[in-house]
Amino acid sequence: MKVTAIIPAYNEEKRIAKVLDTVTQLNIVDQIIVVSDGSTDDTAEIARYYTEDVIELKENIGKGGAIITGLSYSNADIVLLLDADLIGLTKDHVLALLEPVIWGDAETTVGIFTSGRLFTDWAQKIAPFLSGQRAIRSSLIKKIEGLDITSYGFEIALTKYLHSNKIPVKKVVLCGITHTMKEEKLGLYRGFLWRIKMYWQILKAINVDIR
Ligand SMILES: O=c1ccn([C@@H]2O[C@H](COP(=O)(O)OP(=O)(O)O)[C@@H](O)[C@H]2O)c(=O)[nH]1
Ligand SMILES: O=C(O)[C@@H](COP(=O)(O)O)O[C@H]1O[C@H](CO)[C@@H](O)[C@H](O)[C@H]1O
Repeated sequence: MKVTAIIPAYNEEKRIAKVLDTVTQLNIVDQIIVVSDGSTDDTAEIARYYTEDVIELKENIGKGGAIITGLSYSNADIVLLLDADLIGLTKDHVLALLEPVIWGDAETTVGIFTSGRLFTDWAQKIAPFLSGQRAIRSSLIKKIEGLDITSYGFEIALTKYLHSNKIPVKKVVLCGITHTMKEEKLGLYRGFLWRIKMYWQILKAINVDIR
């Protein structure tokens, strides 16, 4: 079974290498596609040290669009979705996400942070369906229409589709992992504004007609 990892990345030059260091160590992952979503920093240059499949979007189109663009370059059976700003990602985390789908125990998995940092653990306990760490059968994600325009609403729209089609999502606990929060990346003020934008996109996705 072929596995493609898709990593959407917007200005992640300081963080993406850590994620790629781990993913490139796994033989089970056949292809790594990094989609630099209109980054204005060296995200794409750094990603190119690790993989030849780096797509550079000229403009920032949002997370959902970046993932769906990456998907169009993959002919894998299984897609692994990872954020570019993870801290503490290990090979075991990636295997835990992938194995249930590879073995046919689940069509899709979602990774839930625990014992990482209080705030991110707590956020994922309250809203596990927002997590960006996932594995999913390619045939399943490719048939869902409308995900490309969801931006940060990608996970909600995907969750909505899976729920309405009665496709169970297997939760996988990822121990000792966290991510860099927006306020840490952008500073308190800009980070907060970016967070509001994210929540707005999430809210919009709740009402989007996904089929
Ligand atoms: O317009 C955007 C916003 C985010 N991302 C990427 O999507 C992932 C999750 O975004 P972010 O880290 O901002 O979300 P958080 O994990 O803080 O909620 C990261 O790899 C981002 O670089 C993207 O490709 N385009
Ligand atoms: O957990 C959350 O509330 C958000 C925000 O994380 P931060 O507040 O920046 O740590 O993070 C998730 O939600 C986004 C929207 O669904 C996803 O795109 C991210 O992958 C996920 O980490």
